[in-house]
This record gives sequence, C-alpha cells and structure tokens, in this order.
Amino acid sequence: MKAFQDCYPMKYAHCYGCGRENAMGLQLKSYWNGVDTQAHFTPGMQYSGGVPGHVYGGMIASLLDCHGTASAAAFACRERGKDMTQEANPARFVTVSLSVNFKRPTPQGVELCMRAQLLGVEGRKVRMSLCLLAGDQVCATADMLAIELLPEAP
Ligand SMILES: CCCCCCCCCCCC(=O)SCCNC(=O)CCNC(=O)[C@H](O)C(C)(C)COP(=O)(O)OP(=O)(O)OC[C@H]1O[C@@H](n2cnc3c(N)ncnc32)[C@H](O)[C@@H]1OP(=O)(O)O
Repeated sequence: MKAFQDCYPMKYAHCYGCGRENAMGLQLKSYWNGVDTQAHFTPGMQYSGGVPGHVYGGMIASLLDCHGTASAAAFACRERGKDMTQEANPARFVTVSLSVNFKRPTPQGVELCMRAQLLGVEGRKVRMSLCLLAGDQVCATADMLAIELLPEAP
C-alpha cells in the first residue's frame, strides 16, 4: 500500500515530520484504515518530556499534525471521487488550526498509533478529529482544520 505522504508533489515533500525528501526528519507514513486513516510511529528515547519514560508533547503534536495534513488530502480526494494514491499531482493541505488535548502521559518505547476521522469537507477546508494511542490507551485527542493550498502557492 502506498503512503499518502509518498504521493506528495516533490516541492511539498520536505516536511520535517513527514517529508520523504527530508533524510533527517521523522518520515511519518499514513494509510487508510477502513473509512478512517492511521499511522504508526515509535519516537526515539531522546524525545522525552519532563519525566523520563514519557513522550515530549511537541512530538505528540507533530505526529498528529503530519498525520492530519496527509489525511486531509486523502479525505478530500475521496470526497471528489478520486484515490489520492493514484493521483499524479494530488492537492497538498496545511494546518491552520490544531487543538491538542493531552489526556494522559504517553509512554516511550512503545509504538504509537495516530488515527484521523473526517468531520467534514467544505471547499478547501477539511475538519478532522484525531487521536493518538499507545496500545489501547488514548493518550491525546485533537481537533484540526486543514486548508488546501492553491496551485499558485509557493
Ligand atoms: C504554507 C506554505 C506551503 C507549505 C507547504 C508544506 C506543507 C507541509 C505541511 C506539514 C504540516 C504543517 O505543519 S503545515 C505548517 C503550519 N501551517 C502553516 O504554515 C499555514 C500558514 N497559513 C497559510 O499559509 C495560509 O493561511 C493558507 C495557505 C493556509 C491559506 O491562505 P489562502 O490560500 O490565502 O486562503 P484564505 O483565503 O486565507 O483561507 C481559505 C479559507 O480558510 C479559512 N481559514 C484560513 N485560516 C484559518 C484559520 N486559522 N482558522 C479558520 N479558518 C481559516 C479562511 O477563512 C477561508 O475560508 P472561506 O472564506 O473559504 O470559507
């Protein structure tokens, strides 16, 4: 299965969190999971928060952010009757609003799962509900609004 991020046009494939062209980045990969989407990632031990053994909150937000923008593109394509992974030049979305609710400490050394659920598509705007799990524990949830870049965007 092809990851959404592997379909990004080259000029938008340099994101620290999910760009396939960023060798120093996290290179997050997102996929369909039924009608929703998901991604998996295990942060390195250097991404600790204030207490050893727990993941830094900025990393949690980054994982939700990058899974969200990729999911926005996939959801919007689907709403338009297309499959993002079959598109030569799919739309690229960016985050304009991300509200993270940290529910409980996120353990280190565990594979994390990020999921996105579509709330609605309105023109260039995609609203989603996201969550981050460690095993079956929901550690964080988020509401996100992503906007489709115009073709003339830099
Ligand atoms: C980034 C460069 C490439 C970068 C490409 C790299 C992609 C990497 C993505 C990785 C994930 C990220 O971290 S993204 C990085 C963090 N995000 C950013 O840097 C985004 C910064 N913002 C922008 O560049 C701009 O605001 C855009 C491109 C998103 C939108 O500008 P625009 O194209 O001129 O569109 P604009 O008319 O302003 O807005 C379109 C519609 O969205 C609504 N809208 C706009 N902002 C908001 C908002 N904060 N909250 C609610 N609604 C909003 C407007 O009311 C309007 O609704 P209506 O009137 O139509 O109803």
